[in-house]
Amino acid sequence: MNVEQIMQLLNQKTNKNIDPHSLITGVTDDSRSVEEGYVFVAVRGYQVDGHDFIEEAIEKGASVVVTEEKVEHDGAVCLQTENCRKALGQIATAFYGNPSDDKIVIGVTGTNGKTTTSHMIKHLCEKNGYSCGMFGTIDYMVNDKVVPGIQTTPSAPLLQKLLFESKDDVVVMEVSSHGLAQYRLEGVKFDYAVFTNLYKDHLDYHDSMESYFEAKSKLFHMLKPGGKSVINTDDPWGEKLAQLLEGEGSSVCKVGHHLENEIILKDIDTDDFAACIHYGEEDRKVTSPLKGTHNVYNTLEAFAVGLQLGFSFSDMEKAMTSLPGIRGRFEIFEFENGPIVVIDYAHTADSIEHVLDTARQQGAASLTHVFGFRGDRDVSKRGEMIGASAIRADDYILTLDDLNTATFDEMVSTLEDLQKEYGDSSGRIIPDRTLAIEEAIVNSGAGDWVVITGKGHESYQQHYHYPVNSDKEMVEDMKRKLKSVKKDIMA
Ligand SMILES: CC(=O)N[C@H]1[C@@H](OP(=O)(O)OP(=O)(O)OC[C@H]2O[C@@H](n3ccc(=O)[nH]c3=O)[C@H](O)[C@@H]2O)O[C@H](CO)[C@@H](O)[C@@H]1O[C@H](C)C(=O)N[C@@H](C)C(=O)N[C@H](CCC(=O)O)C(=O)O
Ligand SMILES: Nc1ncnc2c1ncn2[C@@H]1O[C@H](COP(=O)(O)OP(=O)(O)OP(=O)(O)O)[C@@H](O)[C@H]1O
Repeated sequence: MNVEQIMQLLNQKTNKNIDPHSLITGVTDDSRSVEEGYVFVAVRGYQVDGHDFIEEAIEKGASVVVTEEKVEHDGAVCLQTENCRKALGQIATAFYGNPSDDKIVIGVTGTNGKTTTSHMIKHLCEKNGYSCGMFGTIDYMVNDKVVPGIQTTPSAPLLQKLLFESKDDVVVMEVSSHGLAQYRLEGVKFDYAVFTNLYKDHLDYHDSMESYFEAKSKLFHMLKPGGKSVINTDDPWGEKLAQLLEGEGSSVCKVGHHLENEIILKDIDTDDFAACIHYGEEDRKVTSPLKGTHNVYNTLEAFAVGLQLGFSFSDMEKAMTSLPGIRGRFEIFEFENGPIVVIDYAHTADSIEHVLDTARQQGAASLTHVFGFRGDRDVSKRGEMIGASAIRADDYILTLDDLNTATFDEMVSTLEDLQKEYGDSSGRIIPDRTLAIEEAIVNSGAGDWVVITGKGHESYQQHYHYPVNSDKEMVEDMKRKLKSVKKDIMA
């Protein structure tokens, strides 16, 4: 790519005496990663303004800077545009040669279920002979290798680079509302776009559910010609989205109870989490490889994508039986003569409801729930999360999650206030997460369940009483300890 092509892309001219054919070597919005010959795009952020780093970027060798305000500099070609985040996506897409054109690209969006559904789609693709990359919350997988990432949806330059490097037949990506709102997906064209559900979350970022919905719905307007949406119409926002898209003449595969749907969900058997569905001319049974009615929906949407790709029901049913568990998604640990412990990534009221209901459906005699809230993150959902827990669990322990910029004392006092306002007598506060988990497990016996939510697969951000790095390490440590105590008693 050369300077002239960038100017054409942004519809810009320059009077400067430059060589329009001089080659661009990279594109970034971060002055710290600029190298000789790069395009630096100045993004106005929530913390700082990228325009303040133009000088630094040029010193490091940027040959083009793209800005939202008029900038003159002898050291680089300065191009002005209306929206730098959008321009960043456009330039990155062109720099890497529109890589989404060369493969089957599947985007999965919604408040909950993106990671789970994406893993299921990847598994179905692989069992049907396709290689499949995946970008999401847990990690990015490209050509069967793990690439570390910090965001569910990578920045536009990284996303386009990963697509370019991927030799996979299919790439399935989780699409976050932040990613859509910030144009990280600008230039990506999707073959299939999947909608799971929309619940109260991220309202610290989006002003209202309507604007959260609008951000999510952008994905369904980024389809390739002939592309198709897969939508859960049992979710009211999903139903609204399907109506909107059909009104625009877009092709939609609807999944849910409505009788006109392509995949009609007739019933869910909560003993084995199997859906009785009607598809084509036939009734069929689709069993979720993961527990929970929410996972039945994830399974059905993954099947719906598989059907669009031409996979047969019987192949998919067989494939699902070998789905490996997904880290931190209803991950089960059984204690010998002790409780069943579940680690789950639930961090909204609805997902807490689903996870606790699933534990009950599995026959939990007594149910203890351990959870907390992230510092700085959406505070509007916290009361409902406590309410959901108080109704369903026999007892709940409020504890710390990531503090982010909140202090320990601030978060403890927040927990106290929340408990007073929304909690009941079955709840208490144990700030140290490892001590809270220990307390829940030692006070539970055979047949009881302990559900720990919020962190899922993630590592701890701060240190706790026990020197472990995650809920999983803590639970496994407890398993070892309780086993050795039992051995000592028996000796
Ligand atoms: C809240 C949010 O979305 N923040 C994103 C936003 O950050 P920001 O606006 O605060 O950026 P900033 O720090 O002010 O910097 C502004 C610009 O100056 C540049 N800069 C900054 C410093 C410097 O020395 N030089 C320089 O050039 C930065 O590279 C940036 O382009 O723009 C940045 C650059 O595009 C993103 O990296 C950053 O994502 C941060 C890491 C993040 O954590 N985002 C989360 C909330 C997020 O996106 N989460 C969703 C998943 C949500 C979910 O479903 O759970 C995700 O897709 O991961
Ligand atoms: N279809 C669903 N409906 C409601 N809750 C769900 C659904 N699928 C999963 N969950 C709950 O949400 C949690 C997160 O699931 P998953 O990671 O698949 O979603 P996600 O959309 O990727 O979440 P995030 O955006 O936070 O990474 C699960 O651990 C489970 O508690």
